[in-house]
Amino acid sequence: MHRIGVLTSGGDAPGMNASIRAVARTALYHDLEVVGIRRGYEGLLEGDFVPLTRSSVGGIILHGGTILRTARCEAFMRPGGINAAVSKLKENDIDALVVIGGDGSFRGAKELADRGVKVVGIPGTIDNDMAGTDCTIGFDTACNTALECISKLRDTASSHDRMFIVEVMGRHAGFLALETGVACGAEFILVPELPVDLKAISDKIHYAKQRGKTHSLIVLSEGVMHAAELAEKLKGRCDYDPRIVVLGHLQRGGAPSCFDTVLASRLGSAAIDALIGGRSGVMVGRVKGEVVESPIEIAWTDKRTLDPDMLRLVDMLSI
Ligand SMILES: Nc1ncnc2c1ncn2[C@@H]1O[C@H](COP(=O)(O)OP(=O)(O)O)[C@@H](O)[C@H]1O
Ligand SMILES: O=P(O)(O)OC[C@H]1O[C@](O)(COP(=O)(O)O)[C@@H](O)[C@@H]1O
Ligand SMILES: [Mg+2]
Repeated sequence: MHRIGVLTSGGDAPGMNASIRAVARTALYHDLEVVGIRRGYEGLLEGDFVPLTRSSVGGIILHGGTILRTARCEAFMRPGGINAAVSKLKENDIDALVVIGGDGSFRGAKELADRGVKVVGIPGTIDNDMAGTDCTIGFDTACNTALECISKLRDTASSHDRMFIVEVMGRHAGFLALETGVACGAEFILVPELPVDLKAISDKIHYAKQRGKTHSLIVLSEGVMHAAELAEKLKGRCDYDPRIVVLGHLQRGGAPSCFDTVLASRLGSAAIDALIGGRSGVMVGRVKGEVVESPIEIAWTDKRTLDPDMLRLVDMLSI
């Protein structure tokens, strides 16, 4: 093995650049050549490659986004596309590939591994919806970004005696909503994993008002419904005229937190260690503080569940 490719795929996540840097620098340290593949699987199919050197990954460690850019690639979802990607790697003498991305990107990586390509996955998504790691790269930063925004909303909510419904990302998973909801002291956190009980929400808001609480905050995961829809459903059921805020792609940007930068650096380096050690079809992750390797498919075959203690905490602390 002398030439390694690295790409970022799916939604960008803060920390991806730190991860690219760690992959490149660790590989270069071991005298391996590194090729950056732009725009994920799309760029792989098009041969959109750029050599990565010690200096070309300099100064990026604390930058949000991804210098390699990213994409969602329809063509790669079909066997023809995957086979074409295998040929492209061979034609360009790329002996192994590091895929930085979420569960979808890992499914693609597994397809390549099944066709004999040496592949290692690094979990990078703000959704934290992957097993094999306690935290995906970008999750911590996205939570902090959401928290910063919600803290501003709290000021105006309390000044105006208002209810705010804040919609956060997370696709089909409620991890982002639960973490930020607990951190901002939301009255309610609505996640796709649990049914929505409109009566319980309106009753709780009603009793809170009776006890003198003058504002209310609901953190809603996008996988449940749109904030506007929830606001419509709650109108007439409670004594507020709810205001809605959709945080959207704001949560994906910005400089990575210290936690994400360290995580990305450790996992980037571990991915190269795995390849040098002859392992393929694996993902690297951080479990209970330790860097571990697992079969890549664990990311979606094992189901992550929301921590019931966190859910209880929301109920208990928001009385
Ligand atoms: N089942 C699959 N087989 C092959 N490639 C896939 C598969 N699922 C996703 N991909 C590839 O990975 C890309 C990113 O996946 P996506 O789910 O959008 O983001 P993420 O990797 O962040 O979860 C897709 O656009 C597609 O190119
Ligand atoms: O940027 P897009 O294509 O609108 O995608 C939005 C989705 O991407 C995410 O931000 C990240 O998801 P992935 O990591 O799976 O790509 C989701 O939370 C959100 O639902
Ligand atoms: Mg995903």
